[in-house]
Amino acid sequence: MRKIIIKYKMSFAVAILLTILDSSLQIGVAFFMKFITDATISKNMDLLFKLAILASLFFILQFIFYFISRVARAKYIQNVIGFLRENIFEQLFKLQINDFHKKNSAEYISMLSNDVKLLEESYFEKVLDLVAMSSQLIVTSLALIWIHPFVALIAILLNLLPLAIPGAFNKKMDNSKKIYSDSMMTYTEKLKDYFDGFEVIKSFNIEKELIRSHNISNKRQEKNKFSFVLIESLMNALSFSSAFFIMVIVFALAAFYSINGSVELGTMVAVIMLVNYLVVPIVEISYIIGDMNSVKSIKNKIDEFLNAKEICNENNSNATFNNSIILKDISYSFEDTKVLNKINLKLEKGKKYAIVGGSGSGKTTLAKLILGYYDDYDGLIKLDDINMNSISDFNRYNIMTMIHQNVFMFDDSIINNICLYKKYEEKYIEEAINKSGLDKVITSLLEGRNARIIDNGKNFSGGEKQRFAIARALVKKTNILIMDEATSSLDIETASDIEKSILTIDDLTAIVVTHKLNKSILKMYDEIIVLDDGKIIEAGTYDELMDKKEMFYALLKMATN
Ligand SMILES: Nc1ncnc2c1ncn2[C@@H]1O[C@H](COP(=O)(O)OP(=O)(O)OP(=O)(O)O)[C@@H](O)[C@H]1O
Repeated sequence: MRKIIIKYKMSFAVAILLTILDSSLQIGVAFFMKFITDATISKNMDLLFKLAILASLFFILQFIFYFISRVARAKYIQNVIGFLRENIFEQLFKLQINDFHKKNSAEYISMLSNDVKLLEESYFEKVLDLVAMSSQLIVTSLALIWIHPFVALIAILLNLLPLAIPGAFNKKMDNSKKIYSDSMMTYTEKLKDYFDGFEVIKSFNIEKELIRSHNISNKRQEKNKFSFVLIESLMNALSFSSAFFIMVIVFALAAFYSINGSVELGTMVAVIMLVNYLVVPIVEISYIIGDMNSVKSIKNKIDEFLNAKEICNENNSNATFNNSIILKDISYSFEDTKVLNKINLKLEKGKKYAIVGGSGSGKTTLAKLILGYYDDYDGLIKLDDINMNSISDFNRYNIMTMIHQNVFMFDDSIINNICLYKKYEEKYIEEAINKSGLDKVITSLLEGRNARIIDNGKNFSGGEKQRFAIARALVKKTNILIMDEATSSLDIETASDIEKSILTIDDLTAIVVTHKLNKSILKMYDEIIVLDDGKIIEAGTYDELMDKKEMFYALLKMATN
């Protein structure tokens, strides 16, 4: 967070300077009151007239400073909050895919919205308030010392009391604000679930249950907010009443000196006003400290996230793919469950590989490991002679592309959903559109390539979306293409046509996870890898495996019967 303040040090300095000037000017009012009272008592009309003119100029100046200081402050807040959000967002995209999925995406949404808002209100704005109030406190104390050192000393000593109050509530405020922030996060998570699952909720008639669950979560959030406000109110009430107590004592002291004639009435008026200016910042400072303490854990959480170097794979590698990918004794577990066991595999450049096996045998996990989704495996994966773990994400995704079963579509034009905001030569775009079978889809649309895709492609069928995913991968022209049930939503004929056109691309290394055991397609693969319970139990060409009459043979027989 300090980094962010430093980044905008100039705008911070300007905001602080103007805030100090604005708050210091306010004490001028006390002196005007003193001089006006003195002029009234001495019936000096001339002085009264001069003071009125001076006061008008003073108030114009104060108006200008107040306005400029507010603008400078708003500008500073706009800069730091914008920069903080950009930093969090950038850091999110430095996460590896696997690390990103360790948390519910609503947690990130909550961090970018709720937590940033809490920090804006209770940290960044409060830093400026703290400076403003402290400067007002210092200037007022100096003015009081100048007017009456003894009254000033008593007032300053008594004012230490409200300042000690936030310290007593430190831990409680921090805990309750953390609980409040967590409940806001849970609420955001639930909202995301309800909206994503809208169709399921409606079609299973579970609206009532969901509304009940929503209301419980909503009430919990409000209850946690109330608990926080309760502690905050208690702290603020203590600060406020102790300030009132101080005010009364100092007024009484000033009145005593005025009655015994050792100070003039004008001075007494100035002291009363100055004590007010002293007490307000004291109370405010104790509120501000309490408020800033309350977001300490949120601030630490964001600081930790922004500084977490180990989750970022920023090494600038420059690997290329010329020979093979080698997997040596690869084992992988999700928590305590072993999903892949001692996998040894060589995938050569330009060859086509099919990964087949029963449901849950580990096909997708193997494909994701090759893609570098997970880096916490046992064994070694090498791309040519380079350890896969030392290759940056950016470098790796320039070499390989994966097409998943579920396709995400952006709210944008068809062409932007194919090229994904990059520039490609027209002939490559045309080729990708044709090979993926998207040409028929595009020509059927009035606006062609410029037709708009809305709400994650709800105006397209599952099969059409898969064609988009294939076109995206083809236009990117990476050396390695990994497909995970990428044609599962397409009819057999279209799926076969697309798969055939991919399997005939010469230089492409294709690794295809498939359930569709189609003889004519399977014959096109250089090697079929059969997985069972996380182990490779056989591998070879279609003919070799059929001759062996083992697992692959059995799977094929089952699929064709
Ligand atoms: N993110 C995950 N967390 C925990 N377990 C997982 C995760 N992903 C997969 N698994 C488990 O790992 C095992 C292998 O899953 P995987 O998706 O690799 O199998 P698969 O052969 O591709 O299955 P299918 O053909 O049904 O898609 C399964 O038992 C699955 O439950």
